[in-house]
Amino acid sequence: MLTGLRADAITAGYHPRHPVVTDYSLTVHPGQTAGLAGPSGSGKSTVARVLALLHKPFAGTVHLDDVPVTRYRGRAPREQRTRIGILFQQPRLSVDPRMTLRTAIAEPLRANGRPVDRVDELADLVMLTPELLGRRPHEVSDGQLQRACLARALALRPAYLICDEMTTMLDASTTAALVAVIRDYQRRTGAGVLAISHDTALLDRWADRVVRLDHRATRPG
Ligand SMILES: Nc1ncnc2c1ncn2[C@@H]1O[C@H](COP(=O)(O)OP(=O)(O)OP(=O)(O)O)[C@@H](O)[C@H]1O
Repeated sequence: MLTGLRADAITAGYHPRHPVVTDYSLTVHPGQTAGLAGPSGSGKSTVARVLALLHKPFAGTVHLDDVPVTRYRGRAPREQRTRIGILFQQPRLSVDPRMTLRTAIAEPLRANGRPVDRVDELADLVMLTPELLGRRPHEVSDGQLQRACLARALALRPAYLICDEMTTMLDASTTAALVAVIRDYQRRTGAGVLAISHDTALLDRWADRVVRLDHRATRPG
């Protein structure tokens, strides 16, 4: 049962003596979109990476549907890792430039021993034409590549989706199209979404509630 993806009093960063976030809690509820705003450098991406099980916090616990997470990155159990999808700001950094979009979308299916015949359905969902699927990242626009990243993130039908500045590189119409795809997925599956953005107007439209990550508020003193 989906009960939420929850960071409980996490302290995290890149040096234990200078954590980026201290004692920070945030819950992504099933079926809802939590917005996370905050100035540059306040730790939004760090929180995203902790919740995506990509970065181990110094203290505090992440709970995935009430199960405490004890291992992160490649050590996290596959069953937990595959329940969370993540989209990053720069699609070009997250797709192997040698892969066609079709191969990139199929990657999580292959890696998890699932049939790859869903690629066309996934491409259709994000409005990528069959012709674009045969191209490599340098032959498509940022928006088209981000569509492929969204298809890839949804391939394993994650219960939670983390969108870290997903729309920063995109124009307004591509942003609206991708948000609509995510909303539709959420309606069909009851997934919980964490939407991180500098753009508070976008978050106000997209999210059910918006929390701010303020640098000062997360540091002692
Ligand atoms: N790999 C890293 N190693 C060391 N410090 C890092 C690393 N990644 C981020 N930081 C630092 O951690 C702090 C928080 O960064 P983070 O990317 O989480 O913030 P953010 O709110 O997402 O910022 P932005 O809105 O600019 O993306 C910053 O001071 C940043 O320089």
